[in-house]
Amino acid sequence: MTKTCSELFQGMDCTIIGNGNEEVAGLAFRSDEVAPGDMFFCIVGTVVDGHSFAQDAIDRGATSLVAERKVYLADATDVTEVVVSDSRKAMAYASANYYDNPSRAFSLVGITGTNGKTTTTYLVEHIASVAGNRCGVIGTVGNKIAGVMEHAERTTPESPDLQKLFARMRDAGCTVVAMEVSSHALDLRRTWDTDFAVTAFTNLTQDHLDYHHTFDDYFEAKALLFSKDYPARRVISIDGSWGRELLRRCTAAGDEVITTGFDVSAQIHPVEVTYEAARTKAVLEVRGTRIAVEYPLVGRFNVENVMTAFGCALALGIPTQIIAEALATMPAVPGRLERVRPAVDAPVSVYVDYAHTPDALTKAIASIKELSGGRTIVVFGCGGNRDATKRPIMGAAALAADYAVVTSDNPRHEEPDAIIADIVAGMEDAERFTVEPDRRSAIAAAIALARPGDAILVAGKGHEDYQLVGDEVLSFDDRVVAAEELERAFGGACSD
Ligand SMILES: CC(=O)N[C@H]1[C@@H](OP(=O)(O)OP(=O)(O)OC[C@H]2O[C@@H](n3ccc(=O)[nH]c3=O)[C@H](O)[C@@H]2O)O[C@H](CO)[C@@H](O)[C@@H]1O[C@H](C)C(=O)N[C@@H](C)C(=O)N[C@H](CCC(=O)O)C(=O)O
Ligand SMILES: Nc1ncnc2c1ncn2[C@@H]1O[C@H](COP(=O)(O)OP(=O)(O)OP(=O)(O)O)[C@@H](O)[C@H]1O
Ligand SMILES: N[C@H](CCC[C@H](N)C(=O)O)C(=O)O
Ligand SMILES: [Mg+2]
Repeated sequence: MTKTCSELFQGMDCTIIGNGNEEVAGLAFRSDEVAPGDMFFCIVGTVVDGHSFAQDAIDRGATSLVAERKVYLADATDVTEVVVSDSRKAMAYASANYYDNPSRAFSLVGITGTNGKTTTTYLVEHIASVAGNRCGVIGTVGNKIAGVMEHAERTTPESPDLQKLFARMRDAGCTVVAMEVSSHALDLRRTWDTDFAVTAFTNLTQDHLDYHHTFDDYFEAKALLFSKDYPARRVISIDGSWGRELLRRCTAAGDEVITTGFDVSAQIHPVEVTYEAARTKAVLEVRGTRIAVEYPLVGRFNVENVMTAFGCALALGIPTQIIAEALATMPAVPGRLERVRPAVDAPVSVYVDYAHTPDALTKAIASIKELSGGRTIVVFGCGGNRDATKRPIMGAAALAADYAVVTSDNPRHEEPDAIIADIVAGMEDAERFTVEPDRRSAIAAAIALARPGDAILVAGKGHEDYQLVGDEVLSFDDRVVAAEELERAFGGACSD
């Protein structure tokens, strides 16, 4: 059912210039995507001012404009102008309204934090499905509607795309949706006017300081998901000081909070953990009651993710016993400590992981060390046109492995050698690393260096099946390349 321009802004403080009674055919914020009858949102960006594309949008058939200042002589034309104080909030408000507030039709779980969001959304999806729900997932690896995966451009889509996706999930009968909420999304109001049933916080460590500039700003962006703008039940990991600050704020606001963490004061905490090669066994204390769980994910950080997901599931009203049963059949999360399966018997194991922050790299290396009896070799790089200050810190972190091969991640518009130089600036022990800018050659070099029993961690790109070089999107999947290089190296050793 289409709505008129005035209907979309009902209840919002704004000035409508023009008749406002025309039906809105669609919502657009990129002028080159405007179709006849659309409403175009003029957004002041970090690169350009979207108000300068108003004429272009009208030439393409936009019949209404939403802007922070009057940009078009509406009384001389049949174009309606809506003047608002914040175009991004207005875009989210109108988008939610356009699709009849779809986030109210299901229980939405929003997960934020530097690391662990994707993994936790997958855990929540699986637990909620086992509990009988039809689920949706929105995040980095893609968007899933009732088990069917679609490509995603962003971790958290812009509000018109997000509300449209919610509407499709509602129409598909989803009862639980787990979504990643990035700090960019919170800062840019992509989730404004979305109704969350549960909001969860994993952790806060260094990333995205190119965008947020300081840790405090980065935290305040994440903290928005726990503010009065997003009333919900809260799940907070209190292992870090940022989580404890969030807990203090939510408690002061009278929110219902479930705390998680290794910290024994957390409502959900482990009493005992056994890490095995392909699974983890743990006894968790859940609000005073002990419960044994076992799941096919590895690594200490996944204990944290499992506890966060456990908290979200409890907040959704799923019984403890069903949560424990569901964990036992948890499928692997693509590109997260994923073991490469070559078509030959290889005496070295290779794991692909999406660690692209200092904390994740430290933890991924520690997890591989726990799994492997031999040495650990890490292959990694850093993305171009993203937080450059994390590069030397990741370089230093990589030396927790026995050996490192520094290579390219997604160079984007930077020189690969310059990115590598930033990384290497943090690496003091020149004996324990080498540089190979070509990622395939770097993976091959690590395999050539490995001795039987060693483990190789290829970090940074996880599920990505491409490499971004300049404006090019090259086909590149660490899992495929590592399998090919293992087969090339050990092809003669094939036993079947
Ligand atoms: C840093 C960031 O998130 N930037 C987002 C922001 O861009 P911006 O403010 O720079 O916009 P701009 O390019 O100045 O343009 C201003 C306005 O003019 C419009 N425009 C621009 C040019 C034109 O020809 N016509 C036109 O209409 C644009 O659509 C925009 O509405 O607003 C744009 C849409 O309005 C987004 O597309 C853009 O995302 C960029 C592409 C991006 O790369 N974002 C990444 C960093 C991101 O969001 N990542 C997080 C994951 C982070 C995590 O891992 O935690 C994510 O959620 O995916
Ligand atoms: N709880 C955690 N704490 C620290 N590191 C983690 C945690 N969970 C996962 N990791 C590490 O971070 C990587 C990314 O995990 P995941 O994709 O779940 O996080 P994310 O928050 O969705 O990341 P992104 O911001 O890129 O979307 C993993 O491959 C692993 O190395
Ligand atoms: N969501 C993260 C992804 C980083 C992945 C890494 N491979 C890179 O390209 O830097 C970001 O936007 O910073
Ligand atoms: Mg993610």
